[in-house]
Amino acid sequence: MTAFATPAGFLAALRGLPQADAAARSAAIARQGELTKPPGSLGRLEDIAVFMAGWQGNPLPRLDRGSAVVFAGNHGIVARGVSAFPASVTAQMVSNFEAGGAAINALSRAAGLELKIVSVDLDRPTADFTQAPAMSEDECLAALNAGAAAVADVPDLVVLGEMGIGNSTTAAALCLASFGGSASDWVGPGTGVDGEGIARKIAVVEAGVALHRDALTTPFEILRRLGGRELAAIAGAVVAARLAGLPVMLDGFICCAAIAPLAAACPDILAHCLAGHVSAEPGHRLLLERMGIEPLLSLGMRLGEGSGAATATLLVRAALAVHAEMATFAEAGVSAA
Ligand SMILES: Cc1cc2ncn([C@H]3O[C@H](COP(=O)(O)O)[C@@H](O)[C@H]3O)c2cc1C
Ligand SMILES: O=C(O)c1cccnc1
Repeated sequence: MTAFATPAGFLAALRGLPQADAAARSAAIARQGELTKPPGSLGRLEDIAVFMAGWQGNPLPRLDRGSAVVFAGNHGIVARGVSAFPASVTAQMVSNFEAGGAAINALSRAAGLELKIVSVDLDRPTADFTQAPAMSEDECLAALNAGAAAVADVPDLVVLGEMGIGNSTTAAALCLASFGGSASDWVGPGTGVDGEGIARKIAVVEAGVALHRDALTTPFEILRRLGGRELAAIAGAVVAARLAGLPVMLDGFICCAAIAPLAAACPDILAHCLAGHVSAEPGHRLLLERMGIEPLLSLGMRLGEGSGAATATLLVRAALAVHAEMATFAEAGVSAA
């Protein structure tokens, strides 16, 4: 499937985003008001049920088939010593995902999600963005379309994750290019680099953004020049999910950074997205603030893979359970206020 044939086609999709079903939302809000509880007493669980109703176009939304989709890609900047782990770990972790042994395997089982792993040209790392654009136009389009294809047959909810050694540096570059500030606002330990590693990461992010500065004029160019294949795939998945009216659960710093270029240019792209958690990677809280979205969980997680998003899916199950299963005041013969 080719959802996005050209960079202009991808950008045009951002200008014609569909909205949630207003009637289904209103019906869900009305039902929440009739359930046997003080109005608003289930807090954000109520909001999640209404959100799901709007995007599913169903006043009684379901989570029968949701998928966690983990995109993997490799990064040229790893040669600059920006990660505590070697690039070979990306492919090794993909094997671990396929064998069922990673955190995301256990968490997607626990959350009742199917798990899809999508390797995006793992054997072709992106170019070092301090020297050249990370991807050509065709490579970036191919990654966007790999993301779109991966969510094409997901019916109820898509949970996004990533695996790519070095991508916390890539993510920081995307954030700096999208929301400004200084590189040190967005760089953190990732897999656990020390102070010298942090300094190297800051230098790489600054050099990349400086090299491409004059060309970072559209979300496509930011993703292409500074991004990674798995991160462009996440961006493509988020836009394709929106065009299909499919709600999305975002993961940590890196997953959110993948859509920072889109969100900076078009904040409405976040309307069908929930932020599963705020990660311990320091840039994530700032990024969520800049994107104007409130995380569901704050558990000190800093793994990636979609692990925080899968964990937060358990809250969606809780929200949909009370929404569907509670009695109304009339049904239970309880006096309303
Ligand atoms: C064994 C292992 C499993 C992981 N699962 C996710 N990540 C996370 O760490 C990487 C980002 O950190 P950095 O930029 O420091 O390389 C990404 O692959 C991310 O998903 C992992 C990292 C490792 C080592
Ligand atoms: O928040 C994240 O996405 C994250 C943080 C550290 C390492 N990997 C992922």
